[in-house]
Amino acid sequence: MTEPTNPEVLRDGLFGGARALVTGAGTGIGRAISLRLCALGMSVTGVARREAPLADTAELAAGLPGGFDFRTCNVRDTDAIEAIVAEAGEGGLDLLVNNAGGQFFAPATGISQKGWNSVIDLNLNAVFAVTKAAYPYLKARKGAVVSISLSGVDRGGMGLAHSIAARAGVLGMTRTLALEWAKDGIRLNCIGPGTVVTSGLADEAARQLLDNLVAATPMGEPTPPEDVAELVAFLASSAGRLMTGQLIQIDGAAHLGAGLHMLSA
Ligand SMILES: CCCCC/C=C/C(=O)SCCNC(=O)CCNC(=O)[C@H](O)C(C)(C)COP(=O)(O)OP(=O)(O)OC[C@H]1O[C@@H](n2cnc3c(N)ncnc32)[C@H](O)[C@@H]1OP(=O)(O)O
Ligand SMILES: NC(=O)C1=CN([C@@H]2O[C@H](COP(=O)(O)OP(=O)(O)OC[C@H]3O[C@@H](n4cnc5c(N)ncnc54)[C@H](OP(=O)(O)O)[C@@H]3O)[C@@H](O)[C@H]2O)C=CC1
Repeated sequence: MTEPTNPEVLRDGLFGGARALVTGAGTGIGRAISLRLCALGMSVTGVARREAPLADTAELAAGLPGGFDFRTCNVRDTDAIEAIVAEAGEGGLDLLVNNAGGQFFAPATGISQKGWNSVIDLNLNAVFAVTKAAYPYLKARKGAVVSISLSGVDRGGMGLAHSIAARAGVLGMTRTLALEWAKDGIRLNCIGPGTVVTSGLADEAARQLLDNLVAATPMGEPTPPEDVAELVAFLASSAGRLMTGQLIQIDGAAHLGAGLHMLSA
């Protein structure tokens, strides 16, 4: 198969009447997830720090069967994000997508304590705060949580000690809450994308690193954000009703091969 294929396989109207909260919905993967959920009929509340990208997502969502509204917030501000989760949750919550995240590439010896704490706060502590705040609302609707992680989270990654530690923490949290909240009908899973070409990555990584990441992927191609979005929707759907506590890597076998984990910036 040489041509890119359309990953959209789920049926129109799948999520009519359902509601989601997506963090990091202003750009990249979070925007793709939000737009796909809206296309499938979900009402989505998006969160990010900057208003302009969120407004662009809202414009792109206009006319889709679901709806997109947004709140600006730093997910590291626990009080603020808990208030937003409560506000969104009062209207009903079927799906939480923990997508906001990121890091800088540096060897462990180049990561200051403040830098470590920043990445742990963003990629682990905020995810716990949001997920815990969402619990009563998810319980009321037997909802689902999908947390966006990294390919190779279970094997390490050069220059990513802080981020891998945080995402491994989220994976452990996901597996534990999958057990604790199974009785409530809440399912939690992680998705590990490979290299996704987004503005976030382009800003951060040298072009050479991006090329190297793709070249180190056994299937030889990056992961389109739309593929991640379809997987999120699948996991939220009744087709995923017995899937919980899992890490699903959508990375062209990057996690199996010589791998992204050996590359440094
Ligand atoms: C293995 C699969 C492939 C992986 C591909 C992954 C791709 C992506 O995830 S793309 C995601 C999209 N975007 C990003 O990752 C960028 C997001 N990054 C950030 O938002 C920030 O870097 C941050 C949240 C991680 C830190 O933000 P903040 O707390 O505002 O940072 P400060 O500027 O206040 O700095 C705090 C602390 O961190 C040190 N630091 C920052 N950058 C670096 C760096 N490049 N190298 C070393 N240290 C860095 C900074 O110096 C501060 O520490 P002190 O110097 O001790 O004060
Ligand atoms: N791109 C890639 O190759 C891969 C990415 N990932 C992960 O996928 C997720 C999305 O990445 P990607 O789409 O590439 O990144 P982008 O940088 O394109 O998007 C990140 C989104 O999160 C928001 N965000 C970042 N920090 C915060 C914060 N503190 N509070 C609230 N919102 C925040 C950003 O908006 P704003 O700046 O306005 O706050 C933006 O909407 C991240 O967790 C990333 O690490 C995983 C594997 C590979």
